[in-house]
Amino acid sequence: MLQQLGHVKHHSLRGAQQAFPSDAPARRRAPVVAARASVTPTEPAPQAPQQQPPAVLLDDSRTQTFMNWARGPASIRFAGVKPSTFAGIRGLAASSDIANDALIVEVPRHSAVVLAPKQRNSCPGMVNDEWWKNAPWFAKMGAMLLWHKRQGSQSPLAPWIAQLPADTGVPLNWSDKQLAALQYPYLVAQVKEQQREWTALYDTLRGSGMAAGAAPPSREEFWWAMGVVRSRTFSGPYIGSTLSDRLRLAGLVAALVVGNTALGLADPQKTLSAAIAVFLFNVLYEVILSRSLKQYAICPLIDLFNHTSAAQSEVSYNYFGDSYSVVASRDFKKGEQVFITYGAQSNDSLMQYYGFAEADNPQDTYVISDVLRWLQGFRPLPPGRVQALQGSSLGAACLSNVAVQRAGFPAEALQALRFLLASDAEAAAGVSAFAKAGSADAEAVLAEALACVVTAELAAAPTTLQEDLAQQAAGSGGGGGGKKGGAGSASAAEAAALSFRIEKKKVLSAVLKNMGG
Ligand SMILES: C[S@@+](CC[C@H](N)C(=O)[O-])C[C@H]1O[C@@H](n2cnc3c(N)ncnc32)[C@H](O)[C@@H]1O
Repeated sequence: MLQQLGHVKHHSLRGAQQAFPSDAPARRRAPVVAARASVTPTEPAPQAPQQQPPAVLLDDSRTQTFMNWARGPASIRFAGVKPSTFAGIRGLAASSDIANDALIVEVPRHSAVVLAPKQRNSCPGMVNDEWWKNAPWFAKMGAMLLWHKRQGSQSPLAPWIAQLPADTGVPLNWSDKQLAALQYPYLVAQVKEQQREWTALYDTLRGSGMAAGAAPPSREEFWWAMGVVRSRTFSGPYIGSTLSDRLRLAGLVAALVVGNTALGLADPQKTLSAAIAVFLFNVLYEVILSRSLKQYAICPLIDLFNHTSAAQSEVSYNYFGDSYSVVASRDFKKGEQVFITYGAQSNDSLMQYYGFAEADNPQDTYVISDVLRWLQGFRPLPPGRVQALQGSSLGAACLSNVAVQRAGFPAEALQALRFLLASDAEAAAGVSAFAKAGSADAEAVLAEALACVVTAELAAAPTTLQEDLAQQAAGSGGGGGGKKGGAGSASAAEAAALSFRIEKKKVLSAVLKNMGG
């Protein structure tokens, strides 16, 4: 068993989706449940631990070559885990009992694909500097992956590249029919936007981004590389220099002090003070810088850990070792799957960027695209009221793309709805008067309206939760997010869409239940 790293400087890295607020434009505010008469949040019922499928050890030649590379040239330290499949999904199984706090995997930075701020063109001869300067982080890392792929067996990462999934199974590559099976307009719109963005990224690369004489990749190759990047990258604060860089700087400063003093060129006391000041400034500057700058890393072997919200283990950067590591956050029994967390993510981002939905994900939300549409079905709104909301500080946009959690609706949406449902006399006080719960009667009307909105959203789906569960139990479309037919196959997409829409409907059903419905 490897030693725990002890008191090293750890910087947690998160699944890279989290780093980009633009990936989560839905309105997410502290949720408030409107119950029938009172407005009391209800805790979701605790979930029973899920039965895990048994581990099937992977010992094909590609995996063996990869593991030999990992423990040999890549200098990856690992103990107690082996690549395995669980109901067809590859992950890491405990190959012996693992104790809480044990270091499980440690990947030196030189064996990872890393993107640091202002990193210079890392695909020489493949893309030009202008493209590199302007491309987003995931396109740069995708290009780095393709660059390594083009080196073939010459790439130091070849055995890792060879065992990457051929298809990430994300909805980006699905047909319109497969997307429709998500039964969720919000994610379909996000995926369509992503398709437009990635098409434009490809066109730019092909049109003006390649280095002179380099052949462009196909669109499929480029999308594959960016898909791999988005489903395997962790991001975290960037520390400008490694410990060895810092020691080199200290050595240089010390040599200058000693040299200047020995040659009688400067007053020793003043030179020493200046040297200390320079050194401290450098350290402080980097500490401050590290708070605002991000690094991105894909770490071979660490990228085989699957995600669960229940896990505590994260990927950390260890400054002293200049490495990335994962430490066990609980005891594991031999044969158990070892999960980590990719950070707090809803099923929307898990599905869009990783191609799966987590059952009973506590971070899950349901984004109702158009609350106003359903509210009109509850009762006609007083004339001019929507316009009044539009002209208010809240605006009517707070009722578009409303992210509802199991615990209820966001406070802003509740405020807008109270205003819309109020009598003319009450509404004359303006929107700001509706931030807090009103009378018991007014809150009861609000709860009824919310139930109507949620029920209408559920009814708009082509199938009910019960029908979906029955379909899943019958095995058509697979079960529990499993990937029958391999990631990327039509049946895998169908199974993923089915498990996703089940989870979405579970969120809305929980909202209704928490409201006493
Ligand atoms: C970082 S990789 C993990 C290793 C991956 N399973 C593999 O075979 O290479 C992330 C991908 O693993 C899969 N994955 C991770 N956690 C999962 C989970 N809880 N359920 C199903 N698939 C999961 C998804 O396909 C995701 O895109």
